[in-house]
Amino acid sequence: MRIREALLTPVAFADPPLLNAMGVHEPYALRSVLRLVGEDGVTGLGESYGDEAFLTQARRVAEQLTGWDVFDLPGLRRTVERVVGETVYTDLHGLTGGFSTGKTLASVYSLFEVAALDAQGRLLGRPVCDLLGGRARDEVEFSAYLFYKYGAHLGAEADDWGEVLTPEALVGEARHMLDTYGFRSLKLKGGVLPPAQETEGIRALAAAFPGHPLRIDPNGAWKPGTAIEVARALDGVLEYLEDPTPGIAGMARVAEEAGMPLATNMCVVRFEDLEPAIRAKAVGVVLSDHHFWGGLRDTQALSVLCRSFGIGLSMHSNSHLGISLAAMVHVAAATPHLSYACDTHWPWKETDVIVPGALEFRDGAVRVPDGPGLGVELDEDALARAHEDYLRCGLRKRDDASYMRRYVGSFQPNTERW
Ligand SMILES: O=C([O-])C(=O)C[C@H](O)[C@@H](O)C(=O)[O-]
Ligand SMILES: [Mg+2]
Repeated sequence: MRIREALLTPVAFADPPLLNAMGVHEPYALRSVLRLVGEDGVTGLGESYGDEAFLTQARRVAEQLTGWDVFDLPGLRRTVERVVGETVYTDLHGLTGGFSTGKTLASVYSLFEVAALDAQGRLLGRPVCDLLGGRARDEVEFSAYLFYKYGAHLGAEADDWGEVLTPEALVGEARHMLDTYGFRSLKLKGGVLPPAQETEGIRALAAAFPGHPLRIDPNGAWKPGTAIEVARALDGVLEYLEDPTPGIAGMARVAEEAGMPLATNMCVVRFEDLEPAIRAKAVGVVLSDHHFWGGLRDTQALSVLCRSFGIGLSMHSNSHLGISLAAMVHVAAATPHLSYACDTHWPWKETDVIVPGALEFRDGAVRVPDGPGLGVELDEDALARAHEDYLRCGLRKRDDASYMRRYVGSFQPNTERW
């Protein structure tokens, strides 16, 4: 299948004021939607970041793809390498660790690889998970992704979730999410309140939902000594402790004292990071994310490496739409060594660009769609509306810290604050 055109559409969708170590989510989350249109009319779908710096690179690659055969993934890699060159794409939030040429190449390649696999599957009449080696599982389990949050965006009315800044409100948020989606594992995005208050939040969740695996992720907001104190306080309560402190050296110090495994999507974000992290015994779980680990096949390669070194695998999530969820479900289904329920921001959005129905949560899990390719269809009208929202909202890059300063004038990111 040769490509007639590659259409890249930036989109925006409403996002609540969710708090993290870098600030607060802006009223809209940005994404990009890719359509690879073949000469025979078959289309492959991809989804990734919507920041202008990412779009610039992805647009330059898209322009080079006329005539490219979607079964030629090495050719795609060469094109991405040629076009992106030494460029380092950065984001302002830094929630997925450092930046490098390799991570930029992996991120841009991933968008096109997913769309190519979708197109391949549609041509062959097989789901993407079959192209990745077949199903190790029929459904993929996800965790409830809990956030502290403000009740309303600046100048807007309160949203349905309301303000969540106390243990009681956190339990209420979790109950709503569990009732709606049936999740078992609960993940709290920390790094927002002083660690003692977040520890109290976890204790409240443990009391309200006995038997549910719990995690907390302060995105490196704690100093190693504080992280060790929290790890001791929550020993026997957490299934894993995610990025309590920045960097491999700091994580290794904490890991030595912590009773639970340490997980990361910040200090191991490229294949090159594995060797020093393994040597230092810094991490017990890596959170994969096909969007920056180089696509679905490299995510499987990461899984094999983790298995070889006795490291668990979980999955990271940013705000995303249905094409990304479908890709996550297919790669998770086709990856035997996946040790934990995956993260997803899914419950925090109200609109999408895909036709509803293909991806449903039951008992916290999503069944792998049976249709060809990713098994999801684009809703062209919804895509046009989401693009209109992108043009109207005026946001061109995610900047949680600047938005936070409009709530709290003196705010600085909480990295290693406590
Ligand atoms: O470390 C993580 O799990 C994340 O970075 C997930 C998301 O980016 C989340 O923190 C967010 O969007 O605020
Ligand atoms: Mg994380």
